[in-house]
Amino acid sequence: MDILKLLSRSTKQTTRTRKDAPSTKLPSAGTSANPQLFYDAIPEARGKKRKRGRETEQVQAQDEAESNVNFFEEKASVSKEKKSPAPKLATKSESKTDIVAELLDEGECRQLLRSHRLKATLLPSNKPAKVIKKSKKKKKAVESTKKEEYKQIYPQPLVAFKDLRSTYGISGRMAENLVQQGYKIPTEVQMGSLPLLLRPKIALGESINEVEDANGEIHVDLLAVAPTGSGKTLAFLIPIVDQIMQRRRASEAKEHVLEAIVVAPTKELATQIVNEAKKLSPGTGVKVVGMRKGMRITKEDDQEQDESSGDEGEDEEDDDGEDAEKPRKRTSQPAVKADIMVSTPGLLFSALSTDLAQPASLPTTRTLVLDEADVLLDPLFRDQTLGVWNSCTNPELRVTLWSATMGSNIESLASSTIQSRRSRLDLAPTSHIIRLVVGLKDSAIPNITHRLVYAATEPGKLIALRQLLHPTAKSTDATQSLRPPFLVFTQTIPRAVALHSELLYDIPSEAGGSTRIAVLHAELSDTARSTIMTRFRNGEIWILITTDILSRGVDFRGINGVVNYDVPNSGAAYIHRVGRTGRAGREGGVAVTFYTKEDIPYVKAVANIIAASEKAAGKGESEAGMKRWLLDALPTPSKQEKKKLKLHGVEARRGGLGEKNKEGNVKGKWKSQISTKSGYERKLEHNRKGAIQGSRRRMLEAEKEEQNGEDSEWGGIDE
Ligand SMILES: Nc1ncnc2c1ncn2[C@@H]1O[C@H](COP(=O)(O)OP(=O)(O)OP(=O)(O)O)[C@@H](O)[C@H]1O
Repeated sequence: MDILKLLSRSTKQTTRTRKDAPSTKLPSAGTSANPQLFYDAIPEARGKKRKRGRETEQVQAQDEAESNVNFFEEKASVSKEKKSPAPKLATKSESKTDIVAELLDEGECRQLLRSHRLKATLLPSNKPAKVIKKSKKKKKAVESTKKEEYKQIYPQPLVAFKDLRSTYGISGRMAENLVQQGYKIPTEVQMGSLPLLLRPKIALGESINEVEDANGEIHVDLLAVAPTGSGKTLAFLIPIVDQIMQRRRASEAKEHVLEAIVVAPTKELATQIVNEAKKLSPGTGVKVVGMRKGMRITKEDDQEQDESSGDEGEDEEDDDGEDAEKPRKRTSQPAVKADIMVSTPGLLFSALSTDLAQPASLPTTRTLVLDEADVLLDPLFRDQTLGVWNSCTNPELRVTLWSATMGSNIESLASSTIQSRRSRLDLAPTSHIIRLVVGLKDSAIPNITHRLVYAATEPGKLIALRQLLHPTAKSTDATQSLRPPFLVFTQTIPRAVALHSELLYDIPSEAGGSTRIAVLHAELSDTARSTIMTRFRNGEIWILITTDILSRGVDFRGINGVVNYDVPNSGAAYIHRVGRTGRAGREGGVAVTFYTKEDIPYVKAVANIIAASEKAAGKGESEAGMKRWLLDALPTPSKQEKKKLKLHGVEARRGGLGEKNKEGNVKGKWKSQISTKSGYERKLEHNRKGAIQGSRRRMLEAEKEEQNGEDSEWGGIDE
């Protein structure tokens, strides 16, 4: 079997959980009526009438949410058009005990959780996670111990946002803000996590043997794995704002105390989280700040600053000889007053460690959120993230970890860090670690179309991308073309830059020309990055070429597609990149992945993810877009190859333009260069240039010789 022939038959598939959705609908057309990805029918219980009231509520909310808006439209304007009456808000005097909890029985909880493909598991919290040994004999015994320690539980799910107020007691003000933002139906991850984080005691009921703290509360640390674009940000922000308001109410204190820290891997994501938190907190008195270079955050510094009050902006003088030797940069400005701080791990950790022998502690921080936790705990960011985590010394610290992908190694690391921190601080084991998984763990969203396209060579990819931009055949099928706005991912910064210059003039000037296309990468200044982000969000930029810097967390609501110009470095990278489209249940997003001959050894991970996503969406063998023959034909990379790929990307594209040989020359440069010209054309051009240069050189040499000859004649005249 000729593998190249087989591979050149590109695959095309459409996966959708909702059959009623029209295929031509695009994400840029507006919000989805229902942000949920999974809602399997609940079977009628035999001999028992089902309570339908709660489901009807969801359907009503869905009807209200139906609207047609344009790409990148703000959610607030949706709510303006079809604003439903605000929920009856409680007065300030209402206490937690006035709230009448409306709870489901265990059977109903099970059914609802299953129908939304939500699985909650109680992890072993007091013993270190067991490592499964490779020895065959021991394996069975260890595995059975493991099973005993992991317990599936059925906590109360959140059926409608209004229950946040009526059952889980969030403030009236925050409930109003949620209505203002147009949130009506909770997504699966919000259904599963909000009750657990807001009122664990109510949510868990009889599910676990409660270990209460002195205040009669129980604590939950959460590991949430939910699809991209499924609303994880809101799921971790609501409990934070609620917690801060509760504390304020209880202590009647008005000052801002750094109560919550959210860590995210990129500046773009951190800024986005700050904006989301700001939308949630008007009128609540909660202050959210995005960490910037040079900001001071610790109390110790604050005190130093208070002592020198009035000297703001001036360097402090220190009498202590020892201390005087240390640079005291952080004291040049006051510690920032905030309730919630959002930061990248590096920025926060260096703010905690600057000029100190060991990182400063954060005793007031009660919630630590790791967004995109798997990448934050990856070796790249691990030390900084754990450094921040270990600085949080409050005994009541609750840690929540969120991502669309989370390997078992990350889960073990998170559990052991929670446990070791507890034993280090000598804390009583009052906390439960719960893992919440939505849908199939580590899979791509089912509501988008995946295309895996064999482009054979580098120039082939450029031609294929241009075909997506300017389809020749008239077609309304979204899989034949790609309507802007869309994102294009490359493996390296030089490749992103090169692709940008290649495509710069592909958009006609009548449509905005080169202003419609931009490149964003880590080597640009912060200002340039944020300007590009704003212009893309506003719809001024249509095609944004980037690296994996934008692959995680960033929410462009109405983008129609993602192009993996270069194959992603891992299955997880594919899931996150393609998850930039199809956000909040939007239909019609397209994910196109080009691969060349060099990529064949690595493309199986992507093919498997597409197949799994399709299966989860309920596609049978006959409807399958990812064909069996392709899966069988693709080679399976070894563990070592996978590791190498994850760390360095495809070898041929390393360093941007090709692999360097021992002499430092770029080997196979042309093979991986981004250009429409074929290798043959480039060779001809090279030969032509060489011939021209050669003839110039020869002419110069001839002239020189002639001159020398003339000189020699002249030599005679000199006498
Ligand atoms: N209940 C909801 N109803 C409608 N839209 C929602 C709801 N919850 C969140 N959204 C919207 O869904 C979009 C995606 O949310 P968010 O960015 O939090 O996703 P995420 O799960 O963090 O994705 P990723 O894994 O890519 O980081 C946002 O535009 C958000 O406003």
